[in-house]
Formats: sequence, structure tokens, C-alpha cells
Amino acid sequence: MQVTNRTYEFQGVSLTELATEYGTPLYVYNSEKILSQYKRLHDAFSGVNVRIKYAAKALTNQAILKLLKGAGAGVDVVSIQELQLALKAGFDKKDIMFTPNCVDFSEIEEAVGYGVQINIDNIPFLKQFGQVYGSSVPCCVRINPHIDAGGNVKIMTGHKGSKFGISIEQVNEIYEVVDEYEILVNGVHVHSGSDFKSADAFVRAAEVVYSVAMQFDKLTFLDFGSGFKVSYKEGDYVTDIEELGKKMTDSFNAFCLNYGKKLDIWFEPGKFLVSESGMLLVTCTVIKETPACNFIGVNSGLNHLIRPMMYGSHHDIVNVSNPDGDKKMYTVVGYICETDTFGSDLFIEETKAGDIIGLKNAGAYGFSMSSNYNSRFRPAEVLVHKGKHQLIRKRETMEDLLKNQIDVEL
Ligand SMILES: Cc1ncc(COP(=O)(O)O)c(C=O)c1O
Ligand SMILES: N[C@@H](CCCC[NH3+])C(=O)O
Repeated sequence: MQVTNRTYEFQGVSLTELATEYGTPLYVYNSEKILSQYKRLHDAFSGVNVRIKYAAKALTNQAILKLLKGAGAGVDVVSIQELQLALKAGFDKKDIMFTPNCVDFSEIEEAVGYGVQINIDNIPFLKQFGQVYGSSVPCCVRINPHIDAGGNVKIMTGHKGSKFGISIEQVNEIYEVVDEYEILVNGVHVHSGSDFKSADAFVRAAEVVYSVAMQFDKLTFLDFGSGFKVSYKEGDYVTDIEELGKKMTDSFNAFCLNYGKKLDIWFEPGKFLVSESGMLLVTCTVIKETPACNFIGVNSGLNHLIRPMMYGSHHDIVNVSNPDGDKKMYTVVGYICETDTFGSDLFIEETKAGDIIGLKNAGAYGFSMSSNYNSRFRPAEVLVHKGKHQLIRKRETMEDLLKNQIDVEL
């Protein structure tokens, strides 16, 4: 995003004009940022056969899926619905990885029916998979490496107490089940969390994967999940992707040499690809000066962007209508009937009712985690691509709120 000629712009398209044209609250995405992040990651791993499986959960809009497919990405999905969305966007079944957790086994069977890559994350399902498919359908196994990584406890998935993956301490059971049913294991997977505070977590998880992988002789890929950290605020630690690329390329190539075969290396980034591309535009409804602080009230809330309330996440907030205003300290809050603070004691350009306020870094887990709480409509979404803007999701209407409700006589 640039501030040019006193306006916030994506590819020369003014964000205030988008807010006027489409109304607020509005999610706006910049395709250039998504594509440049994709290229950066791909280039960092140019010394190995890298496959980037976009974690669709971060932002599932068809336009975004198509954009990433066009760039060469595959996709990681966690539900049958995400799988169907990926197929609808044009992904080939061979480029889709299905990584569910605690679903009914029938979802695995359904996914096998679609012909996508299956990732198994518990021993009972591995057994059941062996009983049903033997060696006729390949599967990947998800390992829990017992590594504490991730920005906060709610988004850590690789520690010993986590529900995800098969514990590294149960790895012998995996080998026994695989032998018993002659399961064709074609991949080993690890995903230790989101927002890693250090790239070292990747390196440590990779060592665990390499040691597990040596026991399988039909592998075609190793999947190191995600956890790439982007900057949410000035001074934030960010994953040095180029540095990580060098380190992991060396260790991966050494592993392949040892293994006796060149494998593919997979990653499943969500945030890294789409977070910084997105801005949530809202309108200031009221400036409320209290003895405690000056509130900027806005026409949105935790129903549209839950990350600050759910994880204590920081999103930089700017006054898009008044980019040159003097900065004052504000607390930005939503219109929901419970505390829905977007940011406390932030220095933001002087704001008045009616101004357009932008919450940055809202591309990942923004719209996809939104809800209709308080019976509010979810926002519209706009994609700026090749210098043009397009509506990629309509704002909801009363019809959407009522469409599955059944009118009964009482
Ligand atoms: C299995 C899996 N892969 C990939 C991701 C994407 O993570 P991130 O958005 O941090 O890149 C997640 C979410 O944490 C996940 O659960
Ligand atoms: N939803 C989380 C990311 C991880 C979710 C998937 N494992 C966030 O907003 O930071």
C-alpha cells in the first residue's frame, strides 16, 4: 500500500473512492502484494522443488483462489467445503491437500472420492485408512513435533498438549500400523503454528520430519506447513524468508541425498501470502471523549475482524480520509454489544465522524473468520487487480440473514 498525493492507494486506486463507491465496512485486497509474496517465497526456495499450497482458510474468496492458482500455487484445505471451493476455483485435484482435524472419517472417504491428497493426523484414522484402502490410496501423515512455536497459545499447533498431528512419541505406532496394512505413505507433514517468533522453529521441526521420514521408502514430498511471520506493527519480528530458504534448501538437499531420492518440499502459507494485501475500511460513526480516553467508534466490530479480541492481535489503524492530519491518541472500538476494541491508545491522524478508517493487514483471517453476530451483515469484498477494482463479494442483505430460517406458525 502507498500513500500517494495524500491518498491511500492500491495500484493507483484510491481507497477513499472505493469506500464511497462500495460503502463500508469493506474488505479491499491488493493482488500485487499477494503475487509478490508468492514470488518471494517461491524464489527463496528456488534451489529445491518447492510447491506452495495456499492455506485457503486465510481468505477463501474464489477470486483470491483463482489468483493464486494462476500464479502456480496448490491449495491446503481443512474441510470438504474448502475442498469444493478449491475445485470450483479450478484447482486440479492433484494440487489439493486435505488436512482435517477431528472430523468424521466419512469426510476422509469423501475427500478420497474427490481424488485429493489426504493428510492423516491421528492413529485411529490411520488404522481405519489402512483397513479401507490398504495400499491403494496414498496418504501423508501429520506429525506433532512437540515444539512450542506460534505467536500465542491459541495458534500453536505443534506442542505436546496440542490436538494436532500424531505425537512424535507415538511414531513407532505409526510404523506398526503402516506395516500392518501396507499403507502407502507418500508424504510427512508438520505444521507447528502461526506467527512463529523465530525461524528456528522451522529448522527444528524439519529435523523431526527428516528423522521420521527416513523410515518410509515411498515418499514423494515433505510438507513443512506454515508459521511465516509478517509484520503487524513497526519493529515486529518477521520471518527472513530468503535466509530461511537458504538454510532449509541446504538441509533438504542433504536429506534427499541421504534418502536416495529427490523429493518435493511443500509449504502451506496463509498469512504470508494474503495478510498484508488486505485492508478493512470502516467509517467513524462517533468520536466519544470520556474521562478515560477518546474513542473512535466505527461501523464494524469483532463480527468482521475478530483477531484483536480473540488473540490480542495488533492491527495498525490509519485515518484513510485524513492521511496528513496531526496524530492524536485514540482507542478504536466497534458497534457490537460487547467489548470489541480494535486497538487501544493508538496514535491516529485526527478523526471526525464520517472519516474512513483503515485497519491494515486484514487480508488473512479477517473475512474468513467473520460472523453475523448482532445480526449485522458481513462486509463486501473488493479486489484491486491490474489497476482496476472489482467487487468480489456482495454485501449481505436481510435475505441472507433469513434464508435458512424457517417461518413457523406459533
Ligand atoms: C495445517 C495448516 N496449514 C497452514 C496454515 C496457515 O498458517 P499461516 O496463516 O500462519 O501461514 C494453518 C493455520 O495455522 C494450518 O492449520
Ligand atoms: N486464525 C489465526 C491463524 C491460525 C489459524 C489456523 N491454524 C490468526 O488469525 O492468527
